[in-house]
Amino acid sequence: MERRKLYNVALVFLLVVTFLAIALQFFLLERTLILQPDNTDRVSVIADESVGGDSVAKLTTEDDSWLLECNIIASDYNWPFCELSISFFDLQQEGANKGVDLSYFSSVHIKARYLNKQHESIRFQLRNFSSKYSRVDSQSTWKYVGIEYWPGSTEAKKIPMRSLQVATWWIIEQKLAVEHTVPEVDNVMMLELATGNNVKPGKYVIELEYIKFVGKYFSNNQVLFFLIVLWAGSAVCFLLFNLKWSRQQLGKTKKKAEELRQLNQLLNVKTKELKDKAERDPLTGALNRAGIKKVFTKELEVLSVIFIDIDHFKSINDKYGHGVGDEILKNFSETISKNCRYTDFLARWGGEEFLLVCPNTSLTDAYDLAKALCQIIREKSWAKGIKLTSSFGVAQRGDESAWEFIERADKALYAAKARGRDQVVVSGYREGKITGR
Ligand SMILES: Nc1nc2c(ncn2[C@@H]2O[C@H](COP(=O)(O)OP(=O)(O)OP(=O)(O)O)[C@@H](O)[C@H]2O)c(=O)[nH]1
Repeated sequence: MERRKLYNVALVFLLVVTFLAIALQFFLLERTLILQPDNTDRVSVIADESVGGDSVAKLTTEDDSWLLECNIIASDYNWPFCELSISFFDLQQEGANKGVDLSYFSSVHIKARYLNKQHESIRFQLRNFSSKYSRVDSQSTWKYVGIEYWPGSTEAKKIPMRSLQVATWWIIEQKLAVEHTVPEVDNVMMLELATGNNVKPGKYVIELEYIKFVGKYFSNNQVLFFLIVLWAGSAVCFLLFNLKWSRQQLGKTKKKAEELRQLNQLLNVKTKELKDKAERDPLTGALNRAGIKKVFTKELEVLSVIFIDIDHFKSINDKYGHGVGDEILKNFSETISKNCRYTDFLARWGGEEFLLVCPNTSLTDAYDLAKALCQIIREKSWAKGIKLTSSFGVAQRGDESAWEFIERADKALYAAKARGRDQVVVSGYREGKITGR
């Protein structure tokens, strides 16, 4: 799939998941825990007689409700009460300190009322166990988290879980460390519904239909955490994917750059070859006229040239054929090149005529070089044992054009031919006048 399309699909997917998660969190995914006679067994009743008082209580079940009948009797015990309690723990089982986690619930709905009284309060409390401050064998160490409320109408009372408080008397009694005084309901061992704190002596009947805890499957923080992880994880995936893609692109670019570099190199070679072809004589490899031209454009204070022409070359061609003639021309060019300086330039001027251009060379030095070359050519044994001689015309550039200068050297060469060949003739030049040698 195309990269941009993939990003768009991923973005749409993330947005859909986000909206779905938020919608589910706020409008669906509610969970409840209902405690009522037909689904709750471990219900018991106690009164203050268990702690030295005289009050008595009785529990019956009628028309799907619990009826707590209570006779509060004044005694030496200061806090008389009757209480219905539902246990969530089982002391016989392993892990007797395991209750229920009610921290997921945001509210509790209690449908309870006094049948024979109007303005009496009810205490609702959860007993949370924590190994930090509780002991299994002492229920008085189980944290009291609750609220006292007035049932009022016959409707169920909705109590937000966050309004439950830890009983102050219990904190004082337990000498609880400050860090443990916050309400906790993550391990509730017991739930209690009892008469109010200031209940007066008399008979009370409390009808309890149900206690319903309502909450979300996931807390808002959990959903937020999930969304953060989802987006952050996607961002990391996106970055990694992008990094991999960039590396691939870089690899491709490098490969292309290398191909271009090689192509460029090839083109340079070809260009050089073409330039060489344009500027060099194909038979001897010496420069041609076009090739030697640029040497004359350089600003040189001292410049000399030597015209060289093989003597009676026609007769070699006639006698041995053009193939041998060509071979001798090649060999002749090589011999001149080998015996001059590497800074000198050799050009084939035409036929069997060569021009040796010597930068920074005085007329005397050029003359000496021409003499030496003349001797080398004469003494060398050429193909088929042929003996060669050659004629030289030497000139040093004066205040004149390149053409005039070359022509002077050419004339000197013809003078050498005219004087009997196999010799060097220098073209003298003084203040615009040509002087022979
Ligand atoms: N084999 C061969 N011969 C060439 C080439 N270019 C020119 N020649 C021959 O060189 C000869 C030059 O002859 P001429 O100009 O009469 O000069 P020459 O015989 O050397 O006599 P002088 O220069 O007067 O000593 C001609 O026969 C040309 O055909 C070449 O590339 N290959």
